[in-house]
Amino acid sequence: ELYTALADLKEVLHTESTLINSLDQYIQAEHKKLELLQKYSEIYKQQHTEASEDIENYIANPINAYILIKRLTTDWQHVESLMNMQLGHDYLKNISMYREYLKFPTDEDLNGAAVALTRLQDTYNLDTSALARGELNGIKYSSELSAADCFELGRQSYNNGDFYHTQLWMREADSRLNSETNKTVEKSDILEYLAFSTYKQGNLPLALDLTNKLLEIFPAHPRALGNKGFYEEEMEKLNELKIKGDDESEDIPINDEQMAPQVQYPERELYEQLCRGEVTTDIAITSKLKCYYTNNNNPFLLIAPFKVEEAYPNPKILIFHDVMSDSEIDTIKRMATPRFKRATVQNYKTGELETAQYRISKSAWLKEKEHKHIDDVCRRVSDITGLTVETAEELQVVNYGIGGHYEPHFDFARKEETNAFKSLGTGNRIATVLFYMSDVPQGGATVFPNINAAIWPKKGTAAFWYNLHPSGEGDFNTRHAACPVLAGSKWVSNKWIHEQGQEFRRPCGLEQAPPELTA
Ligand SMILES: O=C(O)CCC(=O)C(=O)O
Ligand SMILES: [Fe+2]
Repeated sequence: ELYTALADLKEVLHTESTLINSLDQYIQAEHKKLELLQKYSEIYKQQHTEASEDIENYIANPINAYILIKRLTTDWQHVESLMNMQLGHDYLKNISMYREYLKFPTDEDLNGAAVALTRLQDTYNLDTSALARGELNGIKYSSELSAADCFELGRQSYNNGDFYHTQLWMREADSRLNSETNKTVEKSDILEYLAFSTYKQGNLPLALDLTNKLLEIFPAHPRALGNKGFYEEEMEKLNELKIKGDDESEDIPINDEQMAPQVQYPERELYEQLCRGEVTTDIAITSKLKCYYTNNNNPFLLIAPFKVEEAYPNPKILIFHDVMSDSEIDTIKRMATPRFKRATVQNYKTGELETAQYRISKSAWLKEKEHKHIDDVCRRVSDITGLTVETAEELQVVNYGIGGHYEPHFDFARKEETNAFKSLGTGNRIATVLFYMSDVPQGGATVFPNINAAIWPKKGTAAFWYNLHPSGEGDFNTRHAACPVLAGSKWVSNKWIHEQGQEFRRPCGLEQAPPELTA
């Protein structure tokens, strides 16, 4: 699962350079072999021409007779064995050896990367052609996609049963193919996928039209012939219904090919708008927010107080600036990278940890005692929040890869999730401190869809909020999500603070408002 974190993709580049070397060496070896064969061929031609000039005399000479026979026996065997030499084998053997210790992406990675691209396309309303030109939101980042690259994206979508994106990418493949001089894919292959996905999306006449185009190229294409018959029958049925004057036939959905996939739930729409920055916190709310310095009544912090920015009033979300240094960040990244595992989520019923499409990132846990920098950071969490970190979870380090994201969720356990955090025995996650360990050039905001709030990552800052009301009840307005990363690599770390031990730091009760972090 290399696609889930950018840290792992670096190793894939190393694998690629090894492969390029092997390929070059193999090509050189093949060249040498062909040069040798070329030499043999020239010698043969020269001697043959000589013989042909005076055949009678040539073969009458016993030496010539001997040479001719030798040429076509031992010498020729040499030629044949050269022709038969499978140089590729040795190089392939080397490559399969590399597979044991170099990182190779799998088909699953390819599918994951394709799904991630289509997710970005949806979340950020990206135009398919612009994406194919290597542009993200108007900024050109990467090389262009060939018709074959687009075709592969369509094929991956097709295999996932996602016919909407199959159509988009097959169309793009077709339009790219038209301007390619060295064609990278067959038009008929594109048409086949395009026709079937168009049918699946409910546009029968267009599906038939595309199948007819395919038959113009390959009149005997067996699947196309079968499908044509099927589509025509279906069309006839539709027409009969229409003739009968059946009103319902008018409602048969013929989807516009550009129609977006069904919005699964309204929260999703809002989540995506927040990610795109189209929806922002109401000005009536933001105008009352302040920035200030605080030492949290901690005498040790008098000299270097924290810079605090209020991001939202209720639930109170605070942003602390410059609370993690570059060298601390380097240490944390370095220690986490070799331990990265695909991030898991807790199964709501069983309490078991499992991977899910809605959370795509790699994460690792670091203990305070492992390095002074980690200890310092955890102590700072206590200074920032005024809460004890004795009962907190270890520091969770997260790296998001291409399109990496975490859909809307709560950090705290709901009442029905009786198994969550049981083994820790320190109660629920009372508060979250989320450190941003990188800037993110595009995308990757942390958004709160219930309250229209968004926090944009800034290296060295940390966001802090209480997940629980003072009563211990979960605050449902803390529901939040990590938007897909559109460009760059996003690094964060979470420190989840638990209830136990906070009794005198944040007294519980039914009415009390959260203690203010005093200015
Ligand atoms: O990465 C982010 O912006 C948020 C991460 C998050 O919510 C989590 O890990 O629980
Ligand atoms: Fe979270």
